[in-house]
Amino acid sequence: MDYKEWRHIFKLDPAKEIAADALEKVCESGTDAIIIGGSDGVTLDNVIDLLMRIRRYAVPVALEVSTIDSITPGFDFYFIPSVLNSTDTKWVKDLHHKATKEFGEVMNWEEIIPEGYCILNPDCKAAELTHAEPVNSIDDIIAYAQMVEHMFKFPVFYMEYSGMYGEVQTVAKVKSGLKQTQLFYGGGIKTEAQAREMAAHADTIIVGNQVYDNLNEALKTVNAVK
Ligand SMILES: CC(C)=CCC/C(C)=C/CC/C(C)=C/CC/C(C)=C/CC/C(C)=C/CC/C(C)=C/CC/C(C)=C/COP(=O)(O)OP(=O)(O)O
Ligand SMILES: O=P(O)(O)OC[C@@H](O)CO
Ligand SMILES: [Mg+2]
Repeated sequence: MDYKEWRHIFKLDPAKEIAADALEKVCESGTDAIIIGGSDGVTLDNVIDLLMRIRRYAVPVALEVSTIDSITPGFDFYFIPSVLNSTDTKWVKDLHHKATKEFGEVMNWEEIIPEGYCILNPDCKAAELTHAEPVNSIDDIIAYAQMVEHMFKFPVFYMEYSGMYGEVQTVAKVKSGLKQTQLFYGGGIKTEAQAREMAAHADTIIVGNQVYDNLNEALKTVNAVK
């Protein structure tokens, strides 16, 4: 149940439809966990609806918080992105301050996992939403990862290539500089071979869109960490 042991995660978008039989296959795929998250169209209703459907299965489920209004009890963990290459402090710490003020009394800090996010696909929706500035060199990414580990001391550094398959050598270099902080890799994984390639370096891989684009191929990505 400890997220530190998770090697493979499916990220489900509450704004997208998923049929009951497809959801069953995802939940019983052998993945370590499911994250509910997305960058637009996330509402309290669609988050609760998906959470309730997933809770019929034994798989752990976490919320990756993207709006304050969609925070609800009932998850095993809450992943809280802080977008380090955002040029707007709203996405780095302001919403976090507002949410902590609002939920402070009921927050169980053991369940709240800060993620140092580095958005590496400049064309993805999350980059547009958070006004992320392009990160042009490996040294810049490594510097963010080192800040997360040694200055912010967040437990997770997330290389977010959402929608685009990233640079495996870059992931390897970032990983080689991390000791405590867990490296999440997400973006563009469509095949078992790609999942295996990234899982050889990242501590945890996240598969999102392929669940909706080609479920059978998505399910095979679980084999990469077995
Ligand atoms: C009992 C109870 C209710 C307890 C709750 C305790 C709790 C969780 C309190 C909240 C604590 C807190 C500090 C919350 C932070 C609030 C917040 C809104 C922070 C901002 C987070 C943030 C930076 C969001 C930006 C968007 C982002 C980076 C989303 C990540 C997901 C992502 C990239 C998905 C991929 O996008 P997708 O939509 O799939 O894109 P495509 O369609 O192109 O595929
Ligand atoms: O949807 P994909 O491209 O698989 O990316 C997964 C995840 O990192 C998105 O937040
Ligand atoms: Mg998506």
